[in-house]
Parts: sequence; structure tokens; C-alpha cells
Amino acid sequence: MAAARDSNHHDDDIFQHRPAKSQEKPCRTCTDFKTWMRMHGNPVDDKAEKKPKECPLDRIELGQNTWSFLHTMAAYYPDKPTETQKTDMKSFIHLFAKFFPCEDCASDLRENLASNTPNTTSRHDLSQWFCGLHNNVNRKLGKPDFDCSKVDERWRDGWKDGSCG
Ligand SMILES: Cc1cc2nc3c(=O)[nH]c(=O)nc-3n(C[C@H](O)[C@H](O)[C@H](O)COP(=O)(O)OP(=O)(O)OC[C@H]3O[C@@H](n4cnc5c(N)ncnc54)[C@H](O)[C@@H]3O)c2cc1C
Repeated sequence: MAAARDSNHHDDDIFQHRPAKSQEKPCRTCTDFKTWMRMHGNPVDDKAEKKPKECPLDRIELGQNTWSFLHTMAAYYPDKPTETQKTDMKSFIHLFAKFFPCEDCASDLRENLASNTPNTTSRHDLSQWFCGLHNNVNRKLGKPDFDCSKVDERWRDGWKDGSCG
């Protein structure tokens, strides 16, 4: 499981634009804030739940923010995309998987994409595809599945109980 791997481990470094491993900075987006602080010999108050504002993202924040973007992008994708839009979205997803800055997450994602082709046929299909992708990661991390019939409530329309205003 990616989460359990050493945060500085690089299995298949296909990132030709990156410096040699010996020159690389440790990967902040591959770990969580408290672990990162401890790795650098800084004391961490275990009772303090929040890190200071406006700091670089850790793995969890990067994940949450990225999923927000991906699901929202799918929620506003056209119902009837042109052929160019369908192809562009597929290209975007494959390029995203090359540059997502949590390297072991990205490596697992590329592996997943090899057999799980993005469905860019319509807004509905793309939203469901991202929901399934996210559930694959949820399962890998031992988290419960999200009910994919509720993606529009979560990411576009707001909950039916009116709690989102
Ligand atoms: C492409 C990608 C790959 C990742 N791979 C890894 C990895 O290999 N290892 C690792 O440790 N972390 C990985 N992450 C980060 C991980 O998925 C979480 O973002 C992080 O653990 C924080 O989880 P969370 O419980 O706060 O909610 P998140 O999983 O970030 O979810 C945010 C919100 O999305 C909604 N949601 C949850 N599931 C779904 C779904 N299926 N469809 C629609 N909405 C949903 C919920 O409302 C939830 O509160 C990855 C992130 C991304 C974007």
C-alpha cells in the first residue's frame, strides 16, 4: 500500500525533469505534517491538531485539495463534450498522473490508469469514473467507499437536506 511506504522511496522514477536522487529535497507532499516536522528534528505538540496557516501542503492536504478540484472539474464537464474535449480530458488525466507531486500516489495512479481508462463520454460518466477512482484509493487506505450516487450532491448541487444553502 502506497501510504505505508517510506516517504522518500522512489520506485520508478520516470520523472526525467527531476534532479538526481542524491540532490532531491525530501518530499513534503509524501508525508504528513507531524512526521515531516519530526524528520527535521522539530518538536511537535501532539495535542495541537492544526499546523500554522499558509505552509506548504502535506500529503493529506494535497489529497483533499486535489480531490476537490478533480471532482469539481468533473461536475462541470459538458454533458455532451466534443470529441476534442473527450480526448483532451483523457490527456489531462494521464499528464496529471505524471506530475501529481506525491510520488508513490502518482505511481499507483499510473498503474491503475493502465487498466482503468478514463470515461470522458459525458459529465455523468466522468463524475462516476472519478468517484470510482477515488474509492479505489479509499479502499487502499482502509477508508469506507463513498456512495457514487451522491457525487452531484457532494460536488455540484449541495445536499438534498439543504445544509449547503
Ligand atoms: C489521485 C490521488 C491519489 C492518491 N493516492 C494516495 C495514496 O496512494 N496514498 C495515500 O496515503 N494518499 C493518497 N492520496 C490522498 C488521499 O486520497 C486523501 O486525499 C487523504 O488521505 C485525505 O483523506 P480524507 O479522508 O481527508 O478525504 P479525501 O479522500 O481527501 O476526500 C475528500 C472528500 O471527498 C469526498 N469523497 C470521498 N470519497 C469520494 C469518492 N469516491 N467520490 C467523490 N467524493 C468522495 C468526501 O466528502 C471527502 O470528505 C491520493 C490523492 C489523490 C488525489
